[in-house]
Order: sequence, then structure tokens, then C-alpha cells
Amino acid sequence: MLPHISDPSSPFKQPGGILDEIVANKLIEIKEARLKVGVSRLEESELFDRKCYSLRQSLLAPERTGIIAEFKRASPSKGIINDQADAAGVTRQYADAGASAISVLTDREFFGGSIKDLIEARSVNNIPVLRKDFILDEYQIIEAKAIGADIILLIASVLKPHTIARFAQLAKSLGLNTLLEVHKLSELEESICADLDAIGVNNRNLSDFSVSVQHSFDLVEKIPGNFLKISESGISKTETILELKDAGFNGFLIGENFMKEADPGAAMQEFSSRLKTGR
Ligand SMILES: O=P(O)(O)OC[C@@H](O)[C@@H](O)c1c[nH]c2ccccc12
Repeated sequence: MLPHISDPSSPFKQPGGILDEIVANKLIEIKEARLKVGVSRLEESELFDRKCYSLRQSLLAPERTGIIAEFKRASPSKGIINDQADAAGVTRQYADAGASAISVLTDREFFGGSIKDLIEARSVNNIPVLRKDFILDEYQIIEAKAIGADIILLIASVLKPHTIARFAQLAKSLGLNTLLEVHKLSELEESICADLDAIGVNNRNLSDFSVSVQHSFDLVEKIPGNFLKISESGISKTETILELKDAGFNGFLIGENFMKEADPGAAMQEFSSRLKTGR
């Protein structure tokens, strides 16, 4: 093993653990995609010039739930969750059940996702779609637009602040919405920049997978008022959503709680009606 020396000129942090593995693998994938497809082919995609749906509008629409429902086949912490699910069918049911947005994992190696899943979800939905992946390169942002995503995720435990600012600016210039994911106060303070639309507090620590919704309650008041506030991960009860809403959150990212069921769309439907009736 090489010693753990961080390169000051690197655009990335070195968070350690599984994240370092994910980053190393992703950098290889990006290199391959650049060679195989390339930016100019992406820009020729039919979807590239479409106007994105606004995350703000959809999250704040009173007839919607604020839930960002995630299509996730597997994860490093849980292994396989639901590898046979149909992306179009499930995400359509999510939307019909009042989801404000759809999140689709596009990482294959660690989450069993694909670009195909996102394209399918896009083709049957008219609410915002989040490309859930580890964005490390401008190429992936252009790709996100080309496959029909409306929102990209930038992860503060992986990207240095100057990289986040650069990526957020590019995303904005393409009309994409940007969600910055933070796990702790220092990440929020150092990474926040004007071109972001939303701040997500990830209740899961991506280095050791421990989950606590308390992270959201601890950070909510530190998020400036002009950003949408989203609580991510480990949410399985409607009561938690009501508490998070009271604390000031506009959005709630839920994956496993739905995907672990044989019929994730029906699970979201049931959750959503419980939320409405306050049970
Ligand atoms: O399945 P959960 O616990 O409801 O979590 C969903 C989502 O927040 C989680 O998948 C996630 C949050 N940040 C990420 C970054 C990359 C991949 C996945 C994620």
C-alpha cells in the first residue's frame, strides 16, 4: 500500500474507506466514457436541450409530499435491496403517489444502477429527476443533462470547495438544479456557494454507514434561508417527516424504505396516504 498522502492540487478530498474505492473506480469509468462516447455526442442528444423542471417549484407545490423517492437496487451498506425492479414502473408509481421528485442511482458498481434506469424514469415522468451518482468530472454533468436529469448531486465529503463551486456553475449554465450534500457543519460552512439550489443533510455517514436523523435537526438552522433544505437517508416513518418539516425541511429523500418492499411504488403510495391523514 502507498502511504496516504493527499495531493493539494487534487480536486477531491480523500475521505477514506469505501468512498476512496468508489472515487477510484468512478475515475476509470469516466475516462472510458469520454473515449467511448465523448462530450460532442452527449451534446447532440435529443434531451440535451430540454428545459429542466424546477426542484423548487416541485418541492414547494402544496399538492405534493416533498418526498424525493429514490430508485436504488443495491448499496454498499445493504447489498442487494431490489435488483429486479422496473425503473419506469416504480418511478411512475412514486410520482402518482405524490413524490415531488425522483432520484435514480446511476452508479453500477456499488449501487447496481445505470444510465438506462434514469432514461427510463425520465421517459415516463414529468417531475424533476435527480441523477444520484458520485460526480467527479464536468463530463458527468453534461452527461446528466444529456440523459434527461434535472438535478445533480455534489457531495461535500468527496469534493473540495473550489470544485463544488466550479461544478455548480457549470450545472447552472446548463439549466440543471444542484443539490449539495453535507454530513457535518464544517462541510456546510466551507462548501456553500451561490450557484446551489438545495442543501441536503445526509443522515448517513458515508465512511462508516452509521445513520442518525439527528444530523438533520442539528444542521437545519445553519443552512441559509435562500436554499431548499432536504433531509436524506434513514427515513422510514411519517412522523419523522412531520418533525423534519416542523424543523424547516422542504424535502425528504427516501430510498431503502420503499425499495426493500416487493412493490416499492405501492409502499410509497401507502406511506403517502398515511402522511396525508397524519397517521
Ligand atoms: O435508502 P435511504 O436510507 O432512504 O437513503 C436514500 C439516499 O439518501 C441515499 O441513497 C444516499 C444519500 N447520499 C448518497 C450519495 C450516493 C449514493 C446514495 C446516497
